[in-house]
Amino acid sequence: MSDECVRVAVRIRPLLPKEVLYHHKVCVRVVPQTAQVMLGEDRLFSFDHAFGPSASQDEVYESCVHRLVESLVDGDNATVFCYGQTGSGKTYTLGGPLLHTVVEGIIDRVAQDLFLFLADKRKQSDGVDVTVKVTYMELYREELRDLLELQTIQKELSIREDKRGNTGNQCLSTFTFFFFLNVNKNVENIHSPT
Ligand SMILES: Nc1ncnc2c1ncn2[C@@H]1O[C@H](COP(=O)(O)OP(=O)(O)OP(=O)(O)O)[C@@H](O)[C@H]1O
Repeated sequence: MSDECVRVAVRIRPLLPKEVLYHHKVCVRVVPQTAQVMLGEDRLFSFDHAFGPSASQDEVYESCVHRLVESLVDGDNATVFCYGQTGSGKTYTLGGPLLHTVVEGIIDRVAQDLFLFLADKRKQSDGVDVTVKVTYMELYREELRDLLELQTIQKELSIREDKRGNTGNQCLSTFTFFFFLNVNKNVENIHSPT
């Protein structure tokens, strides 16, 4: 894992069919073999990664996120943050079959890899208990929504910092996955939404 705390990637999405229909023009391109993008004719911007319109979900995930999941299992914290104007491709990049695209995005791949890495850890060390908790929250126009609690989606939530400096919200619904490794038996998996 590199020592840099923050890495920035840019992804240029292809024109949408309706944009092609209305003769929209592409004004930004990745400079080949670099992590730079050229805006117009002469404005060059550098990033840690630059992906053009033909980049696959897999390429984006493997270059930017895979190693973070690996280090997460080793005890590091990691955040993946998508930023961009409306329609730029944040949901597509993050999402999976339920969110827009048939090709899995970052969230699905993180979930898959996380459990694969945890299974490896369990094989390596006896007597490990692991709990994975998942919350899903949207922050939109200063309003927070619990996306796992559809009945009360508008419920007022707030983000707080606890005494130890951990930031979160205690009221969010949580999916919890428990794993038990018994030294003498095979691994048992219990999946229990709470
Ligand atoms: N890399 C891509 N390849 C093909 N289509 C893409 C790509 N990125 C985005 N799209 C398409 O572009 C459209 C807009 O993308 P998306 O909804 O992900 O944008 P967004 O940034 O999440 O927008 P908003 O902020 O409004 O929710 C969608 O139809 C999506 O399928």
